[in-house]
This record gives sequence, C-alpha cells and structure tokens, in this order.
Amino acid sequence: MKILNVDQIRSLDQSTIQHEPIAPINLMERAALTFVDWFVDHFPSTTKTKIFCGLGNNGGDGLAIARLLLEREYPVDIFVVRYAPRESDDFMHNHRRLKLVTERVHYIESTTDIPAIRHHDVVIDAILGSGLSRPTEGIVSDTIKAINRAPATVISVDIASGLYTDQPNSPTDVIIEPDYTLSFQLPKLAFMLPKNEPYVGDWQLLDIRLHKRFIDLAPTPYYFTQPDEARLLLHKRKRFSNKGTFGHALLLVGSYGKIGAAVLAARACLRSGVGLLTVQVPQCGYTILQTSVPEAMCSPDRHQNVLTGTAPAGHPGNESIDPSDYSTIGIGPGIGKAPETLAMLKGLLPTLKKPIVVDADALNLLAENREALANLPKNSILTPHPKEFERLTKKWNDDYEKLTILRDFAKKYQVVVILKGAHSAVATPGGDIHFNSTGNPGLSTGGTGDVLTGILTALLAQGYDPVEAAVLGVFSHGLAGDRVAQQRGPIGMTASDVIDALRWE
Ligand SMILES: NC(=O)C1=CN([C@@H]2O[C@H](COP(=O)(O)OP(=O)(O)OC[C@H]3O[C@@H](n4cnc5c(N)ncnc54)[C@H](O)[C@@H]3O)[C@@H](O)[C@H]2O)[C@@H](O)CC1
Ligand SMILES: Nc1ncnc2c1ncn2[C@@H]1O[C@H](COP(=O)(O)OP(=O)(O)O)[C@@H](O)[C@H]1O
Ligand SMILES: [K+]
Repeated sequence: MKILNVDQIRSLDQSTIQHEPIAPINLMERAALTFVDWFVDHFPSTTKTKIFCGLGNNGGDGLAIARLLLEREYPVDIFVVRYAPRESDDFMHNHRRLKLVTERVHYIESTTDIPAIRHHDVVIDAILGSGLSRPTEGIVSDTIKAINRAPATVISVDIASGLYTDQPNSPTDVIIEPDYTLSFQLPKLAFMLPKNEPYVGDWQLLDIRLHKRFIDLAPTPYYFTQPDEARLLLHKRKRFSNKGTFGHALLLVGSYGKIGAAVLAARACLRSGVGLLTVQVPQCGYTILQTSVPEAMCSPDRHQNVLTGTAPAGHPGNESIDPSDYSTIGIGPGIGKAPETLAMLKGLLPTLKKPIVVDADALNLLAENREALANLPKNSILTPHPKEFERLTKKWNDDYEKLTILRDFAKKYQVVVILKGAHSAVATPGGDIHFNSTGNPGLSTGGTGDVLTGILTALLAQGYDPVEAAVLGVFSHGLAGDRVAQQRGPIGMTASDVIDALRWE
C-alpha cells in the first residue's frame, strides 16, 4: 500500500470527484458514513459524544458525522471552533443541514466557551485535518489543550488536529493526543514515526473508495506492507525439491557469553526454510550449538580454547571456511568487538560476491571502521536498530531527517537497510522505504533481532531478492510476534517464542 504526501492526497480527492464522478459533498458524506459505521461498532448509542469541528473539510466531516450519529440517537453535542471568518463550502453545506435537525450546535470563540469534558464522554476531534498549514494557536490550541487535559476517550478524524501529515512538528506545537485515529484510505507518513506516537494513538484506515487508478499511478518512495502484498512475495515449494534447492547458509555468530545469540539465529534460520545451515561459533560454543540445534552443522573456530584462558575473546574466524561454498552469510549476532573479530570481518568482506546479512556488532565494527562499508557486497541487508544506525551515520534532529539519512545511506552503499523498531523501515538501494505493518512492543526483548538475522539469512539462501527478503522477513517476524502476543500477551514474550510462532504460508 502506498503512502502519499499531502499534495497527492488533495489531488486524489479531486481525481475521485472527477472520475467516479461524485460531488464533493457526497464524498464527504461517504467518509462520514464509514467513520460512523466504525463508531457504532465500538461505542453504544448511550455514549455522550462531543464533536469538535474546525471550519475546513475536516470540520465538515465532523458536522456530517454529528448528523449521522444523531440519526442513530446518540446524545451528541457539537462545538464549532470559530478561529477564522471563512468556512469551506462543504462545511457550510453540512452546517446548514445539521442546524435543521438539532439545536445542540455551540460555538467556541473564547476559552469560556470550551465545555467541561467528563470521564465517560467520547470526544471526536474534527478541528483540523490534512489541510494544516501552520502551528495551531489562540482558541484552536486552547481547545486542543482542554481536550488533552480531559479524561475522555478521544478519536481523531483523519489525523490529529495540529499534526502535520508529512513534515516535522516543532516540540512546542499544540496537538491533539488521541486514543484512536481513523484515517481515510491511506496511512499518513506521520503515523510511521516514533516521535508522533502520542499524536496518533491506535490508528486504523477507513476505506472510502478513493480513485484506485490515481493511487496506482502516483509516484512515492513510501510504502506500508499489507498482508496480501507480503504473501505474494512468498516462494512456493516445488514437489520435487530437495535440501539443495533451498540453499546452504553460513552464520558467523556468537562469542564467549553470547552463544545464545548464535542458537537463536540458527534456530530461526532453520525455521525459515533454509536447505542446509552451517554455523561458525568460537570453540566455546561448539557443544552448546550441537546440543541445542542438532539440525545445524557446526564449524567451531579452533583458535579459541576458553579452558586454557589463552583464547582470543572474540570471533577470529575459521580459516577452513570458504565463503564461496555458501549461498549467503549472516554475520553479527553476539560476535562482540574484539580486535580479532574486526580483523575477520575486514578480511571477509572483500572476498564476498553475493549479498549477505549484517547485524549487531558487525554493524558496530563497521561504524568504527567506516572505510570497510565500501566493501559490503551490493544488495546486502543491514539490520541496525536506531542506536546502531546512528553510530553508522550521524545524529538526526527529527524523524523526517532520519528518513532522509536512511534513504541516502541505502543509495550510497547500494544496500538494503532495515531500521528496526515499531514499523521497521526497509530502505532499498533505489531509495524507497517500506514500513512494516506487523509487530508489537512484546518484541522489545533481547534476542528478537538475532531471530530476524536468522530469518533474513534463510531467505537470501533460498534465492529471494534482497528487497523482497527484507520486506517479507520483517513482516513474518512481526507477525510471529503478534501471534505470541495474541496467545499469551506481549509482556514476557521471548525470542524463542517468536521462532516457534514463525509460519510461512
Ligand atoms: N476533499 C475531500 O474530498 C475529502 C476531504 N476530507 C477531509 O478533508 C480534510 C482536509 O480538508 P481541508 O483541506 O479543508 O483541511 P482542514 O480541514 O485541515 O482545514 C484547512 C483550513 O484550515 C486552515 N488552517 C491550516 N492550519 C491552520 C491552523 N493551524 N490554525 C487554523 N487554521 C488553519 C487552512 O488555511 C484551511 O483554511 C481531510 O483531513 C479530511 O478530513 C474527507 O471528507 C474525505 C474527502
Ligand atoms: N515496539 C516494537 N514494536 C514492533 N517491533 C519491535 C518493537 N520493539 C522491537 N521490535 C522488533 O524487535 C527486534 C529487536 O531487535 P534488536 O533491537 O536488534 O534486539 P536484539 O539485539 O536484542 O536481538 C527488531 O526486529 C524490532 O523491529
Ligand atoms: K482531526
């Protein structure tokens, strides 16, 4: 699914009006009806509802919603925030229609007009929508502050009033903090960004049947992965396949005290369909790995003997291993940053000809030795969390600047970068970003990133295109986390639970 910018959203509305064709006021009515359908599913008709409307089309939506809820006998009060002398045409039309059916339209011109909002009230925020062009001020921001202070449930129509759709807000901006945002047709870029969490709440899309062909043709670098899109990426298995069909992956993982990372990555790799797996761990991990992951072959690094105490602390690499014997390599989880590990990484990269997966301390080592980044095989997948990405690049002032840095980095090094977190962002070498739609805060626990590395390594080994592997991999990883959360709640989820919940169908 595409994410369009605010100018494109405006053109999309116009295109729908022209091509369907449909009168603007009827499109607004359709939007209001879809909102009301959701509302009646979630709140009983006894719900005391206060609808705050601005003077543009978002306010027009609010007025239409008010009329439709009154028809369904909800106790509704309407508050129009009169911050300017002019209203939009569709606002005025809906205002006239509403006045014919209710007396309960109130006007807010000064703070004394702002009503008390009580605990069981539900507030619908239709003050400002995607037409926001400057920070809120005066009576608009006073009303927003009053709504934010109130103990009521708040639902924003399309987008929280005061939140920009696709540009940064300043930290001093006054913005509605909703419990829900019900947004029309397509997600807004603002919903993908961590700093906006308080201004988005639980967001959902309402399908108002905007012009599909316009959306199909609209150019954008931003996408939001839908379940059917992810499923289409999945390779079907042929009846006469054998383990050789699905690649031989090599994982370079683990160090003393971090063999668990190796076990998790290996188990996830096997659960993601790899044909054969070899895991290279330091000598100290040999027995652990062979016992806990019997399906994997283990190639212990013989430099290391923890019993004598003379062993190197890190992951110096096993000279008997030839990278060209493997379909791909996953490197990083638990390897540490010892000098011999750095030497291994620096020696390995120039010898590689196929894309690999780079995670965790391999990324931190690259951050400290940025000249080695140029040796990454093209189309490799890097999986930094935000702190690792900052080490690889620089500090950003806001989430939008972070997206620019992310796209530039992926383009410069011709790699796929998965910036992990809620709505993990997959940046492609072509400069696009695919935001993930699965996952939950239960995944914020040690080891889930190692699981992702195992998944991605398995997908590359099976011959998936690296961008498709990244999009499908983060989607399936998040979905596994969602299955676990559904069964036992997000708190207490472990990385092993996520592996067990992986399903490829
Ligand atoms: N055009 C359409 O066909 C549809 C539009 N829809 C609704 O229309 C909304 C967009 O409507 P508009 O473009 O009228 O935008 P808004 O309703 O956000 O209002 C924009 C108006 O407010 C003013 N304004 C901007 N920032 C302000 C601020 N900080 N303080 C005070 N005034 C400010 C602008 O100058 C403009 O006059 C969407 O969010 C959605 O809710 C929906 O009805 C779906 C269909
Ligand atoms: N709040 C969240 N919502 C969705 N996914 C999350 C959230 N927190 C973490 N994750 C996911 O969990 C994984 C954590 O990876 P990482 O930070 O590398 O952990 P570790 O290094 O312990 O394995 C990533 O895939 C990330 O996207
Ligand atoms: K709004």
